Amino acid sequence: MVRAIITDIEGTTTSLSFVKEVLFPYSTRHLPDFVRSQGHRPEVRQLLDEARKLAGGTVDDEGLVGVLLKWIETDQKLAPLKGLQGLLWEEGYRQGDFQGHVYEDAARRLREWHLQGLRLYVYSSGSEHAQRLIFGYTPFGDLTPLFSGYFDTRVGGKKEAPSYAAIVRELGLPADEVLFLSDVREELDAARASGLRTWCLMRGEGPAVDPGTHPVAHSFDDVRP
Ligand SMILES: CSCCC(=O)C(=O)COP(=O)(O)O
Ligand SMILES: [Mg+2]
Repeated sequence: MVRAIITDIEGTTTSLSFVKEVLFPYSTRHLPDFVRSQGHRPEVRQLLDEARKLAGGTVDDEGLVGVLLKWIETDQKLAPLKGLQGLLWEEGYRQGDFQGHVYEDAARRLREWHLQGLRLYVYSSGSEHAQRLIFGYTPFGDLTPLFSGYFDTRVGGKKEAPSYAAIVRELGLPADEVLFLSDVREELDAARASGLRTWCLMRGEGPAVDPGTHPVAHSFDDVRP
């Protein structure tokens, strides 16, 4: 019996194009000014220092901006980049420049599952802050009250089985009572290797994925927890 559902975001609750054509370009446009004007904030400075370490340790802030822009362009799932993106997207959401894209079926089914007593979680490469924003500012209202918790790559990479074992330990549930939803085969394989149940979302956007032996859903309406 499934007691908790963990969902990925990009390609699962949310369109790839929103992330690639709205969020990433916004962070590319605003990052240089954000680093110059907000670099004094302790949380921003800490993320910049973490990014600098990953970049080899010797670049100044201007050089680091160039590295960060390259990481955005090549979609690097690196925690300090994701942390900085979350902080700068906050301004875009608050100013109404964009809303978080969530498929209608996802918003509706998440509400139903919550009402049925299932515990809901998010696991995404986007920072926990970015996850709260995307679900906090949707055309369907604030969906964050539906979730019991958020996990980002600080728990480990999404293609690594121990990350799912760590999440399940934190949930305090047997792994086979936890369902993971994603559009990425390697993430589903890693979750299954740790004993979780899985469904593969194939929303027809982007290149077709080979789901392997994972059950396939074209929308959340197909998912049977
Ligand atoms: C949390 S919203 C921003 C999405 C993002 O930055 C990202 O890398 C999406 O990764 P996911 O693990 O949700 O596919
Ligand atoms: Mg995804």
